[in-house]
Amino acid sequence: SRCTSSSPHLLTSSSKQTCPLPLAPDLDGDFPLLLTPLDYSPWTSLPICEASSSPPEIPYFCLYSNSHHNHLGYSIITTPEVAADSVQILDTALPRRQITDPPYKVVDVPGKGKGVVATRKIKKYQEIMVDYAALVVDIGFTVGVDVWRGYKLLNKAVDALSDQGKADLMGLGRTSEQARDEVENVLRTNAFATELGGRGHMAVYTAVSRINHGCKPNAYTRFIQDGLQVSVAAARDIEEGEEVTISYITLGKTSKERKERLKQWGFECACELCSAKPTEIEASDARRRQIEELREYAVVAFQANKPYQALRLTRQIISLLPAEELFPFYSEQYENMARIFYVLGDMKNAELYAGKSLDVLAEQGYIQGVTGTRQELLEMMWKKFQADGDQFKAAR
Ligand SMILES: C[S@@+](CC[C@H](N)C(=O)[O-])C[C@H]1O[C@@H](n2cnc3c(N)ncnc32)[C@H](O)[C@@H]1O
Repeated sequence: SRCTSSSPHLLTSSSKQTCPLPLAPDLDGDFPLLLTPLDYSPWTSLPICEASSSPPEIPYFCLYSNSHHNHLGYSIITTPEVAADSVQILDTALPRRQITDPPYKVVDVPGKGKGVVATRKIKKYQEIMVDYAALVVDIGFTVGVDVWRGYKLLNKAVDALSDQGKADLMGLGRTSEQARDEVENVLRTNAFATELGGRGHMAVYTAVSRINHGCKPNAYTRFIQDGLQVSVAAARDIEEGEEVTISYITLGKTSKERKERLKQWGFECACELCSAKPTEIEASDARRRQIEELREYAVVAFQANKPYQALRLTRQIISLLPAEELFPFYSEQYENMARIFYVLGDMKNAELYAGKSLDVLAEQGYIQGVTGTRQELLEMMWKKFQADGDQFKAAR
């Protein structure tokens, strides 16, 4: 278990400073032994369970709530073990991070409902927003539990938040045409997929949920603590008055693929790229197709022991990235360059590109908290290249 001793905070009552145990129901789905709030602390209401028909190893999904966490409250519908684990994850969130004087406001954006707009210039890689999941729901719950009983529990999950949390959550965009319940609509319109305790979950973050999708987004999300905390940072300089956007789907897709994928989110994309002139859309699609093809060819060339060809293709990929603003691809491609030079025995260039890859990751905030000097991180990379090479040779 990830549970270790920690200091008390809102989710850990002072009388229970040890590892939170899973509060599991009896065979009837009840909690007869939990009589007083202290018995079910750190949750602030008695857990409620609903029988589930699938998967077979999970007879019940239960609602656990704490109405104080992060002021807005936190409700999770999941298994007893995942709920207990999530308390431990939230424990490590202290001290709660907050951005004082946020550089944005929420306004109406034509064709997209509300959106987030910069109120002053935001520098590349600057953190814009930190947010916490207010409502988390196991994906299995949506298929295993009777639909109407499921809706009832979802509504109880929202009622168990703080008044502000409930107002913020139910005030979010609700644009799904498939939803038959208002909380389901909030989930369908706003939830991000995350993994908790090895199980797929949907998580709604009330502030991040106001950020619209961009096909060349100027910001990106970093999910922390198994997705219970999320931080948004600028992918490039953002000017005052500019809309802040993130990508809801994998970056680099063509207009047709974007349309398909965003259909699952239930909307027609009105981002700058999707609304551009047909000639611009076609030029962007052609570049994106070329990048995708080159990425595949480079892997094939490398695996076929043609490092010089792989090098040429990777250089071509890197030259195409700026036009499409595909910033997450840089660290990957620099690492590939390092790998190729490593295989060629050119350690000077291998070090140069491995360093570039690490620099980009560090600037983007992905290796915060990773311990080790730069030299140790480089050594780790050489070991990884060596192990990958050995594995590949063994497979051949
Ligand atoms: C997570 S919410 C974003 C905030 C939302 N606009 C609001 O008013 O709260 C997702 C919804 O916003 C709208 N949306 C987001 N990005 C969009 C885009 N690029 N084009 C059109 N609508 C968009 C869609 O209605 C989508 O279902």
